Amino acid sequence: MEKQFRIGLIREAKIPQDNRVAFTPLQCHWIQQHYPHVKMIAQPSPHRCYTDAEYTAAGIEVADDMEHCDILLGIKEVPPELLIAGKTYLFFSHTKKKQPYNQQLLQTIASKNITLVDYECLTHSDGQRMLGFGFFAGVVGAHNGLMTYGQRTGTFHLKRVHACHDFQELISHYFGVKLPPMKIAITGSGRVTAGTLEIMGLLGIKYVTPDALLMQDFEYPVYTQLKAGELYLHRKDKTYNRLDFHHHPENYECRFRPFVRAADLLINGIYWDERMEPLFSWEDLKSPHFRIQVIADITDDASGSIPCNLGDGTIDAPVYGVNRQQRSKTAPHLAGSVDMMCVGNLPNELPRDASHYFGDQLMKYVFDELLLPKSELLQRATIIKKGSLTPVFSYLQDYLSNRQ
Ligand SMILES: NC(=O)c1ccc[n+]([C@@H]2O[C@H](COP(=O)([O-])OP(=O)(O)OC[C@H]3O[C@@H](n4cnc5c(N)ncnc54)[C@H](O)[C@@H]3O)[C@@H](O)[C@H]2O)c1
Repeated sequence: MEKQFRIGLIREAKIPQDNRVAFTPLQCHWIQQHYPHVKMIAQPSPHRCYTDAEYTAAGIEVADDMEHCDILLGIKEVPPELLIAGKTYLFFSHTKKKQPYNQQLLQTIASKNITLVDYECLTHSDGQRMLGFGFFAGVVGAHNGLMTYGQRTGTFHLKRVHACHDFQELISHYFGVKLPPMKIAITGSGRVTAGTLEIMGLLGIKYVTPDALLMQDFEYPVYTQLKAGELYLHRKDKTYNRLDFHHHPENYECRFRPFVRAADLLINGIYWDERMEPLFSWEDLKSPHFRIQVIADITDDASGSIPCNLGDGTIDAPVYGVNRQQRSKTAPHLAGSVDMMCVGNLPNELPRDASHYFGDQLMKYVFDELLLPKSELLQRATIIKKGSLTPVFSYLQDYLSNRQ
């Protein structure tokens, strides 16, 4: 008889506890049906968006003990004291950039002879990431941006995403919502932007070209999308080359400036690197011609692509104002201030759908590899194997041994 392969869904324990999970109850059920030698086990959790009872109802064992699992799947960093020695874990470790706050985590992983595969490092051969929660960050971020614009102008009302059971309920909430004429600039081209564009479609907001958004007025709400090639041009020859831009963004100038005078709402979802020129400056904010009233900064780096991102809001209080002259935080919706919607964990407002989407990607691209005795894909994403750094991640040696 084939050996049973046991996959554990661990309880999220990092504070504040995350409500997402790698596989939903129905996905676990599907796996057990299609892979009879695989058994899924969910560690009980009071915070997970799918309840223990939902796992049990789907025929999935709910058990505290994860010792007997071959592989453990989480979402966020596992608190070091909870790591089980010798196990193989998959989660977002946030260690590959030597993040100081996770140094002890990586050290514990090494000292406990653990194998760590980082979701973030699972990539297609062209370098594109396989897994991420960006799509639902885009959905929630765009919704929150519009909601804030409605609150600020008093022209329409959208309810909170987290008050909806799931995405389906959010969609039905859009029926009958009438938006005023408004011009929306959307930046980016990745998963976040795909989610943002989904909301534009669901609310019937019309696409117009970047030039049309700059030059024309409309009697109905419109948006335009600015991808990197439209936003950044080489300083010397005014061209855009994707690879060169990714390697040397400092050589490119940003072309967003005219849009600060044309758009009412900016939804920012670009990839950001410190070497890149921000979309606009504090000087632009001071100008009486600065038209943008609300910025949903989904990219969300403090003082990053959006200079007036003064740090994160929370799901409970996602919006703050920034006084355009004094560069200081204010209450939302004040004259003279721009409203900022900057939240770092947007997908947590729609955790059931975000988890489902994540599990879908995991199933499509990674699951079969987990069952192989050797997988090149997993090898490339393995930061630590049985306690030792793998060659790809050997640059983390000083971080691991405290020598930096
Ligand atoms: N606020 C939140 O809750 C939240 C959640 C998820 C993602 N995000 C952020 O949103 C941003 C976009 O995320 P995403 O999921 O759309 O990313 P993605 O990986 O799906 O897409 C990134 C896009 O940037 C391009 N890109 C890749 N490497 C690049 C480089 N070195 N320089 C310039 N461009 C590059 C890619 O071609 C792709 O089109 C990221 O900064 C991410 O951290 C925020």
